[in-house]
Amino acid sequence: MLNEADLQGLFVPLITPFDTEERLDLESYDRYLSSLLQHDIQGIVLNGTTGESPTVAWEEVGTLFKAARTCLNQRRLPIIVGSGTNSTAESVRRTEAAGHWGADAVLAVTPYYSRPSEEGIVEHFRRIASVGIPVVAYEVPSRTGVALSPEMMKRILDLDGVIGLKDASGGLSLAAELLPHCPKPILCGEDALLLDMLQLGAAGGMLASANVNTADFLNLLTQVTEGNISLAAETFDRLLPPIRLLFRESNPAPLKWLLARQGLLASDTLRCPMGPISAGLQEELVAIT
Ligand SMILES: O=C(O)C1=N[C@H](C(=O)O)C[C@H](O)C1
Repeated sequence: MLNEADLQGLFVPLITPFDTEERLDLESYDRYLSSLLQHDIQGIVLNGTTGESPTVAWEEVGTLFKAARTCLNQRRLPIIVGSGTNSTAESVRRTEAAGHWGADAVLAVTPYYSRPSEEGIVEHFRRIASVGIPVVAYEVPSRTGVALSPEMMKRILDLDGVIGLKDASGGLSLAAELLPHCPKPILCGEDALLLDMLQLGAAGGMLASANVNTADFLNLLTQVTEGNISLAAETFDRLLPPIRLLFRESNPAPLKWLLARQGLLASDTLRCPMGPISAGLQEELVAIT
């Protein structure tokens, strides 16, 4: 299982390939994952936002987990499974199941929709963490509609079993507040802020856009670790235009389109209500790839 020290570097959230009838496409999954695994990444994330967690059934996540294990073969690469929902009991049940499958950690999103109190949110994370599988807390207010204060986030990070945070809070203030005092790793989950967050002391990133240009993301992390910030800035300048396009329309629609264009997926199909990207964005993506 993953510990705090392991939660650093580049973790790549996987997309979930579908055929044109919106059924899981495991052949594409294997081809796409095999290609990603040519890179020396530190882990993969199943059933994150990029994996279309709102429309993927939990049984299907089990199928994807098995397929990923088969594709990894003997390679020991951490697998983090998104097990967080807005129901505490369901999140606990999923975390237990992910533990049985052999997940190295789970990703638990701030509970959305119900608008729980601060105490309720901390209790939600406490119960998930008490399962005994390491928990990475995932703060993404643009999707959950709930923005946690640094004080709240500290309370969650103080819980036993919570090993770190994926910060997709949309700005730098949460990381800037937490990082100077936080003994647990914080990973950037806001792709366009990666370089800034690394310079503040983030331990790495969990980034949908690292599904493409993966080698450049890994170089960037090495350059920052080695203190070569001017080179890192040059690398990031090259990464930023594709990052911006990949988030111009809702992630993971542009990413899936690009992976299909690269021949890694048979189709760019998303599950309804998500749908294809615009013709205009397709043209822009072609122009920079
Ligand atoms: O799948 C994820 O996990 C990620 N989700 C974020 C989002 O789409 O909101 C972006 C991040 O790069 C990874």
